[in-house]
Amino acid sequence: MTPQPQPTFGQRLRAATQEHGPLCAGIDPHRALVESWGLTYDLDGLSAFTATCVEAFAGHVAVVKPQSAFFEAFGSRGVAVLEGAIGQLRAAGTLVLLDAKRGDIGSTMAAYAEAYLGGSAPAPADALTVSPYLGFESLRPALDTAAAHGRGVFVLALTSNPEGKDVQHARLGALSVAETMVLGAAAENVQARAAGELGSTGLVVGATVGTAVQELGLDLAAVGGPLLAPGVGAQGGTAEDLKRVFGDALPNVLPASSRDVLSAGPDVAGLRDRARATSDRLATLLA
Ligand SMILES: O=c1ccn([C@@H]2O[C@H](COP(=O)(O)O)[C@@H](O)[C@H]2O)c(=O)[nH]1
Repeated sequence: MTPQPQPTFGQRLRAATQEHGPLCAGIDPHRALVESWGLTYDLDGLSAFTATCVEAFAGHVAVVKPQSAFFEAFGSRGVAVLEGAIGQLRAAGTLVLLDAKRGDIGSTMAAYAEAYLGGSAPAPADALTVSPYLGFESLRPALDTAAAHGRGVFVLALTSNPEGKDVQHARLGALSVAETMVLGAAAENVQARAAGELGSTGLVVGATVGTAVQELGLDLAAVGGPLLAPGVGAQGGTAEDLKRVFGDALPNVLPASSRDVLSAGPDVAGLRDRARATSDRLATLLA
């Protein structure tokens, strides 16, 4: 029997959002959130918080995005909690996008690529956020390793924080830094686009960036990959903002929300209901 090619991340993401709606639910165990759930801000509290999120989201949302920083804050035992959650979510068929924003010179980037996206990664996620500020091509090991293993990367392009524009709006000759990322991601997705599929190289464009996409003349629809839109909820971004920011690229948008959804815990059913309601509301408005 001829072996079937493994599905790409873009294909798996498209299928997941068609089944569960567009929401990417974040797991960000902020101290204030953990304590508001009646837990102690220590390893036990981190474990309980994460277990509740996994129970609420696994099999119920398209994508879960754990924020690595909150687990790294507890050292190797915190990272073990993160690895356990990644394994449980993926075993339930839920896509995991690890938000670790890795980026370094090529040879070190190769080590990051192996650590998070490679065949022998200890707890490989389905996709990883990466930082391109050492140059788009410095990401090559991550782009190639992800592609080889049916995984994805999300490249920071226009981040949701107000300071991001100092770097991202700057021009390199005729191009803004953000446009360099748009063109770089689009080039990675050429084959998928030709096949009429979603590519596996995505961008991060915050829901809070206002009119930046239009001012910089970015053609986000041409990226042909998923567009992670953090900033929905706690940072003030709304579904209406998504419409304004993304225009005709809306079908590829993956809106991300962490604190706004997590504030519905610690009850598993309450948390799941908030995630579902958020996803349903976004699906209606993005349609
Ligand atoms: O531009 C960016 C890139 C990543 N993030 C991350 O998303 C979540 C947002 O959490 P909320 O609680 O929904 O504000 C967090 O992990 C950020 O590191 C972002 O906000 N903006």
